[in-house]
Amino acid sequence: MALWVINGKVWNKETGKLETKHLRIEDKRISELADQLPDTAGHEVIDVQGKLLSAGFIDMHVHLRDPGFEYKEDIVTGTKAAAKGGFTTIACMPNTRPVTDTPETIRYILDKAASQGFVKVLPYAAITKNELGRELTDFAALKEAGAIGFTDDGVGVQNAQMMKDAMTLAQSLDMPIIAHCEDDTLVVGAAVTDGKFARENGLKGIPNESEAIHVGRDVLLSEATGVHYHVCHVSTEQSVRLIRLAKQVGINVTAEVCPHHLVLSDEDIPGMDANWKMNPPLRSPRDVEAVIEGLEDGTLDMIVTDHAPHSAEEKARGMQLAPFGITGFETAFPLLYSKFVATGRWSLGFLLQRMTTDPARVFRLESGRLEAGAPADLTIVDLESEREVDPESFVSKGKNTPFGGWKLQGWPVMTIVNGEVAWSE
Ligand SMILES: NC(=O)N[C@@H](CC(=O)O)C(=O)O
Ligand SMILES: [Zn+2]
Ligand SMILES: [Zn+2]
Repeated sequence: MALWVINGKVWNKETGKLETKHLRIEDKRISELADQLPDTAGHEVIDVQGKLLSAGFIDMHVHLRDPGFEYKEDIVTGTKAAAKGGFTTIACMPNTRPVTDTPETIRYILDKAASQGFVKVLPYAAITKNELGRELTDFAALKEAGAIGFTDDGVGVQNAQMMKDAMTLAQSLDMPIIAHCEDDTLVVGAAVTDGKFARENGLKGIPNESEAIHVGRDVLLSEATGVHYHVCHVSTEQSVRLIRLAKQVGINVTAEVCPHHLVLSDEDIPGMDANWKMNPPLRSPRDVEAVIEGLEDGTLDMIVTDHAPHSAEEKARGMQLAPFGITGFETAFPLLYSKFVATGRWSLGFLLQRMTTDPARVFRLESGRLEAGAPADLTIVDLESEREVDPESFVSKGKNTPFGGWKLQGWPVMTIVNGEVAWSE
């Protein structure tokens, strides 16, 4: 028996229009995309009634907090929140407890995700043991266990020789290095960007260079080693400029940007509220325009949420003391659809591409496309639906978002992973 998903509106790249398609799924894969309503007798049918039908969204930067910080999130709640946000594949960061720096922890994540998770989970492993920047992890063993790349996300790798050694080793294993770019000597004790909000509130600020200095260093190291180097959560004009230049001269660099850095600047921060605290911090309006343009011209390859849940108690410690990070899964698509597509700046196809085909291309994933033969990972979105963001309704344990109360349009209503409904409204 096959499953037919009928009456979906699918974006056609060539015509730039939505077209009605009917999709046949067999053995976890798409086996046919039909223009005419087929005879579905004897098959299971899901009628999506003219809603948007997209390849499942891919999020290459998320924090599931499992093992060790299950009070913030765990693999079950995190993957369910991802499914609710329309994501079918997510890549999780290693700043867990213990840090994901051994094959055992990689296997723990993969096993739990496979048995209890709602979406596909791809784990990253740490570059250095315990993310302390002192000693490289066992890259070969971690790759063997299923790690898809190496990163010390949460902190920057401070030592250039350590980063170069990591790149050389990763390159020899055909694995990417994913970098949280932050020079610690430039950010001591600051919670927000060095800008208007910091000045007005008498706070220390995190300068743009703290990020861009690492980007500049690392594209040179990538050129020297040939490794695929991927820049995390780009937030500054200077980083965009350096990545653009590096791509122009053929350096093997790719990059990502988060919804909040595309939509918010430090001038939007309403007060000393830690729901507006994340790393990198919200930058100036000029930086916001630069990352939007970087995404538009392909300097930045993809959108990721950097879903970073924390407990209400932790976030209540205030702007200076609360941990960095905001939840992202359950607002990402409607936020970007409302701010960029409904306003006419982007085509729907462009947004979908940066959330599906582009991450799949960069990380060589099988999914991310609606074609016969591709995995049956699908997202269905009601582009007309409009509602207010209610953090209390989040499936994620993390309710920490600056978007509470925002009226957004374009909510995912169903997510299908490997041909099975992972989440439905
Ligand atoms: N982005 C954040 O503000 N926080 C992340 C760490 C990170 O992505 O650097 C976290 O783990 O909470
Ligand atoms: Zn980071
Ligand atoms: Zn992160």
